[in-house]
Amino acid sequence: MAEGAETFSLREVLVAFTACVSEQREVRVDPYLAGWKGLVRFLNCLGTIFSFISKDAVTKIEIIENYRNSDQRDKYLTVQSMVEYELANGLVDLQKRSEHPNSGCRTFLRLHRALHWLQMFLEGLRTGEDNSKTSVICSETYDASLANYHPWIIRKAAGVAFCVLPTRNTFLETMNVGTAEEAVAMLGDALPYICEVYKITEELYAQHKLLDLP
Ligand SMILES: CCCCCCCC/C=C\CCCCCCCC(=O)N[C@@H](COP(=O)(O)O)[C@H](O)/C=C/CCCCCCCCCCCCC
Repeated sequence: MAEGAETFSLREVLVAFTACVSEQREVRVDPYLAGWKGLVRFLNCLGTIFSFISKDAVTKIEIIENYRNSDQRDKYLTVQSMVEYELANGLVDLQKRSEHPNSGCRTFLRLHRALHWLQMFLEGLRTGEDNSKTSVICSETYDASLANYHPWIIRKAAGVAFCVLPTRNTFLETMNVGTAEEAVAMLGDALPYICEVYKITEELYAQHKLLDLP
């Protein structure tokens, strides 16, 4: 594990995702991005072999952060308000990437797909045997989710990177929440919130036919 692992806290990441859903069942953008930023910090601790993944995630986080820092920041408070605003103002490329290559809707969709992988990966970690291989959990869940949207070269590079992941228990112990068992318990508490964020976003995107944005 590279230097910096001590700055990662699984608790902080999970707390961010638990704060995402509002009382109106809307998905708040700021805690969603905070959750991803925490995950990227963790990814950076795993070594430079993961840099191409963290750079892409950071690029996408920054695109949405820029909307949150713009004059239109209020329109990007929740995923619901973002979708409504961008669609109503023709700010989303629906067929082909052209005038609005980095719309909030398109960019958020990429993170949303990655959240599906995360949800399955954390569940795999939570329910895995003590010394099962994180690399296997990671590649199986990646193949069942995100890989469907990635070209061959990215899938190959990701597969190579996964090989360096430590065993499940070592991985869990680097999350700075105590023993592997304590990390598992925390994952069990937090996963329903992550699933809820995923489900609400998936329904919203399906309702507006946005699940295949180019
Ligand atoms: C709670 C602690 C344990 C979990 C630790 C997980 C740490 C994961 C941190 C970040 C995950 C990165 C999310 C990557 C977002 C990828 C978005 C995407 O799909 N981008 C592609 C499409 O974008 P456009 O071209 O359409 O703009 C892009 O082509 C991708 C490029 C990079 C490769 C992405 C591979 C993703 C593999 C995800 C597994 C991460 C491995 C983590 C190991 C624990």
